[in-house]
Amino acid sequence: MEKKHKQVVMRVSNQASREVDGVGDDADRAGNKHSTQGNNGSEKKVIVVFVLGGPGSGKGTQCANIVKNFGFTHLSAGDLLRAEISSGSENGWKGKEAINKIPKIEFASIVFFSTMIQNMIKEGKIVPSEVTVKLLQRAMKESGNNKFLIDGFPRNEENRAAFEEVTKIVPEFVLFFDCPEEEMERRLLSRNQGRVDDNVETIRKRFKVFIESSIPVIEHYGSKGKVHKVNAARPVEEVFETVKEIFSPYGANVYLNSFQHLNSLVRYPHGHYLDLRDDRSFRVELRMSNESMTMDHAVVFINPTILWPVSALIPQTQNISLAAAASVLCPNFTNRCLQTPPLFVLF
Ligand SMILES: Nc1ncnc2c1ncn2[C@@H]1O[C@H](COP(=O)(O)OP(=O)(O)O)[C@@H](O)[C@H]1O
Ligand SMILES: Nc1ccn([C@@H]2O[C@H](COP(=O)(O)OP(=O)(O)O)[C@@H](O)[C@H]2O)c(=O)n1
Repeated sequence: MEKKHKQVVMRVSNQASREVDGVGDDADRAGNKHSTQGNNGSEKKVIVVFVLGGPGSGKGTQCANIVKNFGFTHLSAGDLLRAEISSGSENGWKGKEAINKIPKIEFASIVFFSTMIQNMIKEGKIVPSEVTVKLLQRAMKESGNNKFLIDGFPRNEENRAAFEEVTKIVPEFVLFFDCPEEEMERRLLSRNQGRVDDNVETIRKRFKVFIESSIPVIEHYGSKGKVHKVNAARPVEEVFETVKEIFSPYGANVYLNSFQHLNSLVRYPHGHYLDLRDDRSFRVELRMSNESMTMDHAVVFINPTILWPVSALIPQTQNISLAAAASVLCPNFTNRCLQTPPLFVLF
């Protein structure tokens, strides 16, 4: 499977899945009728940000930074389509025994769809919305999160209308990475991810499709005052400085210098960072701000009476960031802590 970025591994608990399935009716700031429900009965608004820009403008790169800093789930339409191609071919080529287990019609449609998607990507064409919207909707449900960056979508008017029609979600805003073609072409030719479409011929076709089909979508949202245009022809860090300002109202992380501060935050929860489930449990993501740490994206259950294992794992000098999203399991650690039932849960 071709992957642009190391994906954040999501742990989807039954609880989390139920939350995203629980679509409510509260209209919100973005006009959405879509929300999720926490187990304390509070409605959680679903926030969708569409991330658009030409191929190679740096959408995926910046999304990875937004995820780390603001607790969004990154859904790349292109990555989901590529994953669908590989799962289709896995289903198709696991051998005769596996093939025989798949009903004929289903098997034919799996092979048909993955071949169709593959061919369209090779040609730089836009895959029918029916496929892409279904993949996005499924990934949103499975994530357990309520804040999404939808990268590379909607690519055309059909994508846009289908998404709004099926999900009833209106995006909070559109993040548009503006970059000259020469720069995008240079970046794509040195991306080196073995993608079938990162060759001069397909890149030019993708630029054409972007101008003809995607720019009108950006203009559509622009006319509603929903577009944040970012000059993407700058170094990654500089682009991210601008992006950070745009996202600051959406749950900037809290940086803590010691575990004591974490403790006080838990006692005095801030809406964005700590999600009060009942009087004994909280759900937050605990992440090291230092990317090189192996504890990055750990799911941690902490009992205040056994705080020492946590402080042993997290050097006091490290900054710790908290965001309202679930992530990877850290099994040894959780087993150890769960020997005593947790008073609250850092999740
Ligand atoms: N601001 C930047 N300056 C230089 N190179 C960048 C920048 N942003 C991303 N890149 C590189 O350009 C390539 C394309 O970036 P990527 O994030 O995959 O773009 P997109 O998702 O828009 O297609 C990658 O190899 C990435 O490392
Ligand atoms: N909404 C989308 C997004 C991607 N795609 C397909 O996936 C390809 C790669 O998209 P991508 O977003 O991963 O990559 P970039 O072209 O932005 O680098 C596109 O050229 C389309 O063929 C699509 O059909 N519909």
